[in-house]
Amino acid sequence: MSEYPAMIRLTGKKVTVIGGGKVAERKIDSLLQAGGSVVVVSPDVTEPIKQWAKDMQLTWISKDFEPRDVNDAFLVIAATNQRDVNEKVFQAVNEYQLINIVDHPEKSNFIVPSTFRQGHLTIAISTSGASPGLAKKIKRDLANQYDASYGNYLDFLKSCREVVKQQVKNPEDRKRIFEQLLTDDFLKLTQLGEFEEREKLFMKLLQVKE
Ligand SMILES: C[C@@]1(CC(=O)O)c2cc3[nH]c(cc4nc(cc5[nH]c(cc(n2)[C@H]1CCC(=O)O)[C@@](C)(CC(=O)O)[C@@H]5CCC(=O)O)C(CC(=O)O)=C4CCC(=O)O)c(CCC(=O)O)c3CC(=O)O
Ligand SMILES: NC(=O)C1=CN([C@@H]2O[C@H](COP(=O)(O)OP(=O)(O)OC[C@H]3O[C@@H](n4cnc5c(N)ncnc54)[C@H](O)[C@@H]3O)[C@@H](O)[C@H]2O)C=CC1
Repeated sequence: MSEYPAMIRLTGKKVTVIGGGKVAERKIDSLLQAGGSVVVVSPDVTEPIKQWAKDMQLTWISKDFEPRDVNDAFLVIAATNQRDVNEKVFQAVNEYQLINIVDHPEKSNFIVPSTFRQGHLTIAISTSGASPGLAKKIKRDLANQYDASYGNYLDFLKSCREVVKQQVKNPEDRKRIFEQLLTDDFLKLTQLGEFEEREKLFMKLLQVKE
């Protein structure tokens, strides 16, 4: 059996992180980027977490964990260096809460992949906990391959897609245009910065009806 990959929307959702060390800091960074409403419960936290608290980007409650801390949280991360405390966090959540325990993948109902972003492109790599270090290495390799041009390319593809959805009603035509947008021509023109040429080529695609 393997995990079900999904992209979770966290905007405005309460996310509670227990512990404020290096691992917590890494998880919090990505939770904030996703717009989560982050609460950190930990007697001590790293400097970046302190700074986020000062900047009102998260709420830091400076104390030891208590079971009621996870009440109302949509997603919980147990990231202390105390196995028994992380176990207590697990005991405190209900079956409908998302829970990640950083030192106990088998009890977690989700794990965090290594993630790389380039505009609208998200590449997430998981080894199901077999080797998080390898997931990170593969991410770095892919980051070289999917450079900044892909951000621009995806913005272009997104706007083309809107136009096609509005203007092309025939499903066959739509399919053909979407396929042709993914041929190397459009990527190459993007990489060369030939945006006018790219637009012209798209206009041509729109006009040709089979
Ligand atoms: C199961 C999982 C649960 C979870 O945390 O969700 C988990 C568990 C554990 N990690 C451990 C160790 C390391 N973790 C990293 C790095 C990352 N770990 C991440 C995720 C995950 N780690 C989940 C599985 C992901 C998957 O495989 O798909 C990443 C991808 C995402 C993130 O954390 O944001 C992030 C890369 C971020 C990036 O890309 O930059 C490194 C490398 C480094 O730090 O440089 C090391 C040391 C090298 C090594 O061990 O490989 C230990 C052992 C601790 C010990 O020694 O006791 C455990 C506990 C255990 O295995 O029991
Ligand atoms: N999943 C992952 O990606 C990884 C997981 N790990 C595991 O993560 C654990 C934590 O690692 P680090 O962040 O490096 O540890 P750390 O020592 O930097 O931080 C531990 C944090 O836990 C807090 N804490 C301790 N007792 C607490 C309590 N009762 N209530 C609330 N907070 C409490 C401390 O204040 C501190 O902020 C490690 O013990 C290791 O097993 C380690 C590497 C990667």
